[in-house]
Amino acid sequence: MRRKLVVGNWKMNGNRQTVLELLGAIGARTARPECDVAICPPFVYLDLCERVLSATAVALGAQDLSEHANGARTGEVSATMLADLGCRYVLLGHSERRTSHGECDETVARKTLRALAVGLNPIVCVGETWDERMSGRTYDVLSRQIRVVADALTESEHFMSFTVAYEPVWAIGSGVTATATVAQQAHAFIRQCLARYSATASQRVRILYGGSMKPDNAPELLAMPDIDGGLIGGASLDAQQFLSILDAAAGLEAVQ
Ligand SMILES: O=C[C@H](O)COP(=O)(O)O
Repeated sequence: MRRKLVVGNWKMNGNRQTVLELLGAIGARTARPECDVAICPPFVYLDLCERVLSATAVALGAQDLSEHANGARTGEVSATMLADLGCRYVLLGHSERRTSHGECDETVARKTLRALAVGLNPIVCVGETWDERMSGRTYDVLSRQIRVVADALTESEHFMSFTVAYEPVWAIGSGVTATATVAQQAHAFIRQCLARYSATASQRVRILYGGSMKPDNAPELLAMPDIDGGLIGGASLDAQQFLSILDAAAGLEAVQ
């Protein structure tokens, strides 16, 4: 049985005041043994978040890391620095980085190895664009994105030690969510791809859904057998919405 994981990706939003307000609301409700929770604030607020969250069950994650270990890389943040700050998770290969920063599958694979080397849990984001879906290439894209990362780990001591987030690009921030059936099909396919490496390990890997997950669609999505949690963007900036999604993941009634 895989434990559900709900991750809030704050993207490039917030300021010190809103960060503290959100943390206060989320951190106050953390006795949730039924599901794992993490938030990924902008880099500059990681330390502030760590100070507040260290006394709670909410884990800290970053939104990216450098593929390099250290050195003359102006503006970059290393895996070691994130671990030093108390991060447990890191998002890698988010479609916004693939699109706006030209990150390819090989870059994502190198970053995944960097994360694992310092004990971070990488959340590798995959997903097809609308054009790719419409031209029948969804499974080709997912299979390639998974294969490049999984291949890189084959010889590693960290074989299959990652989390996957399936985020159809057309559903991100659009208000259009994949139906639970469409999402489940993609998740089951991703698990099949992982099973080519190890059937046993593929059953352990958590696969999160991301893309306009909200309190009203979360229960149906999270009830699907291969959907092991959510990667939440917009709704994670609203404490009530985020907590309602946590309640859905924990199988509880939403608390208003
Ligand atoms: O990382 C989160 C995803 O990009 C989903 O964002 P969204 O919930 O705003 O659609």
